[in-house]
Amino acid sequence: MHTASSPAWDRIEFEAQLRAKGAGYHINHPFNVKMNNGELRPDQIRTWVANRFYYQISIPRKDAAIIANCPDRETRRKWVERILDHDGHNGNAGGIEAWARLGEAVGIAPADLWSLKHLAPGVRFAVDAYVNFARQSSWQEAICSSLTEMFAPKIHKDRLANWPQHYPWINADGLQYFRSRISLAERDVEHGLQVTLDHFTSRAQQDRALEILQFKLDVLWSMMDAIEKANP
Ligand SMILES: O=C(O)c1cc(C(=O)O)c2c(n1)C(=O)C(=O)c1cc(C(=O)O)[nH]c1-2
Repeated sequence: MHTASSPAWDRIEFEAQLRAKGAGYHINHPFNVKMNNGELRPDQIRTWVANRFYYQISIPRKDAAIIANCPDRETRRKWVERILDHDGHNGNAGGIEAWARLGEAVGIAPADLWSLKHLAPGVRFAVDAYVNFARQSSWQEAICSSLTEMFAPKIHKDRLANWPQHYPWINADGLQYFRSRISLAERDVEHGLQVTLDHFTSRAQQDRALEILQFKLDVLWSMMDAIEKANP
């Protein structure tokens, strides 16, 4: 244990501490490991896709809450791109539509997906906790909570590499969402990390940033728990 007067980490060490939290990412959740190993039934894949849809449609509301709390025009100008990425703009259908196409590729009718009839209560609670955190926290803390995206490119790449062989019944066109997110996540993380490294400078603040990242890891982990339990 350290004391309140422990010296601050420099930026390189602080970033390394943030990245080390990747050990608790939902990529290591037993349900995700099964998904990645081709061990899920089609109806279990559908349960995951239908439930994760609630995360997808909530992310722009989370990002709008960050913008609402942010007095810095430069940050807002960059952050608004995230909303457009998911909601679509200028002929780009956006991430939510791409997820709906994944839904169709796994056999979920669009009306069923959009109705949220398959949404498990634990997933709703976890996602709502993330949106509420962004509403109630400073914009820097909310931005810090988005940094699980540091670990997302790997999880998307795993799906692209493994699903075609494990789940040949899923039309490969449905995987476009995962493909599109890799470069977007890398861009998002670059900005989110800059804000976090700039804002959390004392050791006490850096410890707080690690706690915030753990909260977000817990959101994603709880979603997996609830999805697994919804359709064992
Ligand atoms: O498929 C995944 O495992 C996964 C995880 C995460 C994440 O780590 O929060 C995001 C995404 N995907 C994603 O597609 C996405 O657009 C996204 C936005 C955010 C965020 O916190 O702002 N996380 C994530």
